[in-house]
Amino acid sequence: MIKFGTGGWRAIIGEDFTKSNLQLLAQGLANKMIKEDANEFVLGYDRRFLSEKSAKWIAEVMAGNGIKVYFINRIAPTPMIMFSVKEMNLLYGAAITASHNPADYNGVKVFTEGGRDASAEITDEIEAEVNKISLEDVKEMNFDKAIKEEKVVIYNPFNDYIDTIINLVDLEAIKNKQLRILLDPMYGVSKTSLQTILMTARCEVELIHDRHDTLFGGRLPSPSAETLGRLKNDVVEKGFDLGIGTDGDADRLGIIDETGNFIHPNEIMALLYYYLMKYKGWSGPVVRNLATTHLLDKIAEGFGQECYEVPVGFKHISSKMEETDALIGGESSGGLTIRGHIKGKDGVFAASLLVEMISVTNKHLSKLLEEIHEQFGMFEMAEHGFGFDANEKERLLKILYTDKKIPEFSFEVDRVSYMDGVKVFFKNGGWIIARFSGTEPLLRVFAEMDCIEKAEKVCTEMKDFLNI
Ligand SMILES: O=P(O)(O)OC[C@H]1O[C@H](O)[C@H](O)[C@@H](O)[C@@H]1O
Repeated sequence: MIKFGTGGWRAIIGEDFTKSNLQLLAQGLANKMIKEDANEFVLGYDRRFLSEKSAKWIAEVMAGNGIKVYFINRIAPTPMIMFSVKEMNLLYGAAITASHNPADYNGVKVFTEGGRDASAEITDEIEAEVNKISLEDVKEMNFDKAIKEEKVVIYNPFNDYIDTIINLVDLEAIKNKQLRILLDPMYGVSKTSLQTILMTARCEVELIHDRHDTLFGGRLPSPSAETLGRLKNDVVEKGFDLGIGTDGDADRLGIIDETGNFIHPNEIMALLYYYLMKYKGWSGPVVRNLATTHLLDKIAEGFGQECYEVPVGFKHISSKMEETDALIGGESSGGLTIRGHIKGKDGVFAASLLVEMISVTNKHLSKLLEEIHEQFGMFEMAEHGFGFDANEKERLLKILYTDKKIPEFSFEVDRVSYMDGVKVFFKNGGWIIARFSGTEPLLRVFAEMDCIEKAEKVCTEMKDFLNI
């Protein structure tokens, strides 16, 4: 059974992530592409267990269907693959990755025109094509034969991708600062790109967690205050100016400032939006998902701009950015992009822009954040994830969506939205959301208030009410 979630199709290796399912997915996608006269495809893979082999299995099916595959035959950041779709003017591309999921997962992210995440309509159509076929319908051509017949062409977008980012950031400003940066690719794929960009900008770069470990050192390859503990320690102990962590496929990032503080993706978004408008003189709206800080709304308002709210999933961010010509779009989970770059999230680019920001403003992140909070107020977010089994999910679905019940909160409720999960807006400007993750078997409960105690309080009220 192939079911796409918030960011691609992800499944446990050996359970649903199997050669047969990959072949079915590829054949379903090929059938859709053939109907649309799309006969070229770019394909890359991350560092997970079975990723390279899976990419070859998919390439074999595409080639068997007469679709020419540009095959990136080295580990690649997801944004680099999205960039290739855009640069080559292709209609489709894919990455073999399960992004930030645990090590026993792998998956496929499908990209469409302009290098963006496939929309829900497109992934629904792929699922529908897959449902019509069985393994007997799969056409394949052996990988080596496909290479000989030039149905599979080895492709290396590395230089173009790096050069594009280098041209987008103010390299000269960074060169003057000679920053010392510690990189934590979390055993994933950002090392070569980020290291090359930062070293071209004359930064001194050191690395941790860069060897190939398909178990990700026993941790989730998702940058957070908990998972970036070593980065935090080393930045302080060895006196780095900045620590940069990226997730398994390098589309998301987490930052440690010079004092060892974890800079939440919410703050990264706020910092960059503020920087681009105040220091670079750019202008435009901002797009965030509904579980991302409302500080962005305040900053937008302060600059006479709009902030748009969309459901979780970068595909929604990209569409809204396009529709509103937004300057920046992003999510509290750590992904963002800006106008003019690819339409998907890019941790490599976001990190480079952040380094530019520190260099141009000549201010440390903590100082810039202070500036923002003084002007726009305090926003603090509490984040929790709760596991459940199938029965438990039914029970929670009934309370939240069928009976539409919410707890008796300590703060007065303004309104409730069901755009994605259940989001309660409080009269004091705070909010809480409870939604089922589309990438992991978790109920995510996030709340934002003007202080963390209040945010935690409403999360506890939701937790107690749901009995989780
Ligand atoms: O909360 P979830 O549904 O698990 O999604 C969390 C994140 O997962 C992936 O990385 C998606 O690409 C993001 O768009 C999303 O924000």
